[in-house]
Amino acid sequence: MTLSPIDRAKFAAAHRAAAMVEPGMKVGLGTGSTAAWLVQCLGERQRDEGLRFTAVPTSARTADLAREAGIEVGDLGTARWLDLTIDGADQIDREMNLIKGGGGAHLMEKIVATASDRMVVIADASKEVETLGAFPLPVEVIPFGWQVTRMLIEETLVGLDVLGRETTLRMAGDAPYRTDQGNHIVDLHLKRIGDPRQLGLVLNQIPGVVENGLFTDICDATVIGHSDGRVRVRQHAGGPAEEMRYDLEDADNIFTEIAE
Ligand SMILES: O=C(CO)[C@H](O)[C@H](O)COP(=O)(O)O
Repeated sequence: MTLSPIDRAKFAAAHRAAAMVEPGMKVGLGTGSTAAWLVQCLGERQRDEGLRFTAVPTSARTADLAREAGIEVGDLGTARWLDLTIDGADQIDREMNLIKGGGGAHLMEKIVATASDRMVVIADASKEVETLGAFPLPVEVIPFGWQVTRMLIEETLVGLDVLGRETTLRMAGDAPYRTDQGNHIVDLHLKRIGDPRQLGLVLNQIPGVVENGLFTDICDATVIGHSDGRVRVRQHAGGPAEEMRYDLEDADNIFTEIAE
């Protein structure tokens, strides 16, 4: 069985980041297709090397995947503080500001990442952008009066340095999408986000808004995978970037083992 090019890139990033987990660590597990690879790679390390760590998932989906991979699932309330969180992202700018929440889990993801010594983002190279904005920015809102909250969001955008004000309520079939916390998501279709820090703060002041998908000053390192097996690790603090290359035959073999 061979991986699609995009899955090769995601796999390579996830595999490199899984190697950052050390025995005894408390680790936040992100949500999404790249994070799903991470869970598989950690399950494999647990089976092959007997790696033991405390896993704190950022969604019910990731908790289910972790259990399926044989990883015991803990919770943040008990763990209190984590050594490391590894998660995907929808967009990453040069300063490692992120848009997250394409999978609707950004509230739990932000809580878990903020409660960690380090957040490492894993992604394929298409997620790296000059400036954030082309990807719809998710804003989690409580269901009560969500129409009013959405109106307030749109009015707030008028006074800000952003381009575009269209918003949509995220749907799951015919019904509004529900997050793990039972909330809805309003996606903001902004072509340009001026100052992500300012926008994030302002959005969270609006009554009814629970959390937005802008992650500023949270990500400490990125692990970017390419479909030819190349992986680049960059630290927010600077210093030389680490480059490596996966043998794609190896990646296919590991994938086949995981898939079986
Ligand atoms: O923020 C997220 C979920 O809320 C995901 O990390 C983000 O959507 C990236 O997902 P994928 O790895 O599937 O591209």
